[in-house]
Amino acid sequence: MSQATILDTIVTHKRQEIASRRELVPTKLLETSLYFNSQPLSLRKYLLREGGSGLIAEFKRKSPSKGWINQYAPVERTTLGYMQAGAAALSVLTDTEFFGGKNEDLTTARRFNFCPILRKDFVVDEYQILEAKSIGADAVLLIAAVLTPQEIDSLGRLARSLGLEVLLEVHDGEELARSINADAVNLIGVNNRNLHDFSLSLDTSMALAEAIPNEFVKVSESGISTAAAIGQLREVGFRGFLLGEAFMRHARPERACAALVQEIAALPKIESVVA
Ligand SMILES: O=C(O)c1ccccc1NCC(=O)[C@H](O)[C@H](O)COP(=O)(O)O
Repeated sequence: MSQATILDTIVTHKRQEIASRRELVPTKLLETSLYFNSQPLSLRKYLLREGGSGLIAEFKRKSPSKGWINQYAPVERTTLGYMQAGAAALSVLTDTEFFGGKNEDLTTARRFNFCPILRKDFVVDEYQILEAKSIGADAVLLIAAVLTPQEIDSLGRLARSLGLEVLLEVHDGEELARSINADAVNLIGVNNRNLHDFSLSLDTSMALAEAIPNEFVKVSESGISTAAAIGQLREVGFRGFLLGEAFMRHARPERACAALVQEIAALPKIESVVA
């Protein structure tokens, strides 16, 4: 039997949270949101833009592996700064208990930005997909480690039916093989963080790159901090790079993002690899 990870703890808490949230804000109410009928932006397209950075810049106050990273960065200034710096897209953590985020962070980012926004949370229930749409997200994350293939299929199809794009996150080849589903997922992310000991290794992405079919946009997640690493990941086919801590550990995260975008611009040009 596989050992429990931090994800199991997060998901147990998440299920309780969803039950009380559903009572407070029923599905019918979510559907009355201004954002519910709006047309989302395509994360895929923004990541594949010619000459773009491919960066998904994350707003992340704290994490299970690092504790508080940046408790006081304002959402408006940081996310607007990320976008002005040249990030292709934003990721906003909406989990409160473990990451210090909230839904309002995403809605605030939505009001100030016109690039795609990934709602970063731990989705285990259809309610959260409807909620993501209602707060102004363009894409959602599904984590293979906590979902069955059937759950990925139904959650992903629901998200797609609402116009949201779906980033499926995997940690290894076994998760990838059992979860891959072109009807429910548009992008595949490889998380470089080992959830048993929180160690980080880009080798995880390097090892899985070839196994991900080219119809999916490939995203490398976690532990990335340099243009050199992004150059290597690009060479094996990654077109999206999700960075949180490397920016958020600075007092002005958006300035760290701007510096990295400049370095990425000096990397060799890339060809499209998406079918
Ligand atoms: O960041 C953590 O400690 C963490 C622990 C358990 C589950 C998820 C976790 N992080 C979520 C993420 O996927 C990252 O925030 C994202 O990939 C950015 O990572 P980084 O650039 O290393 O902050």
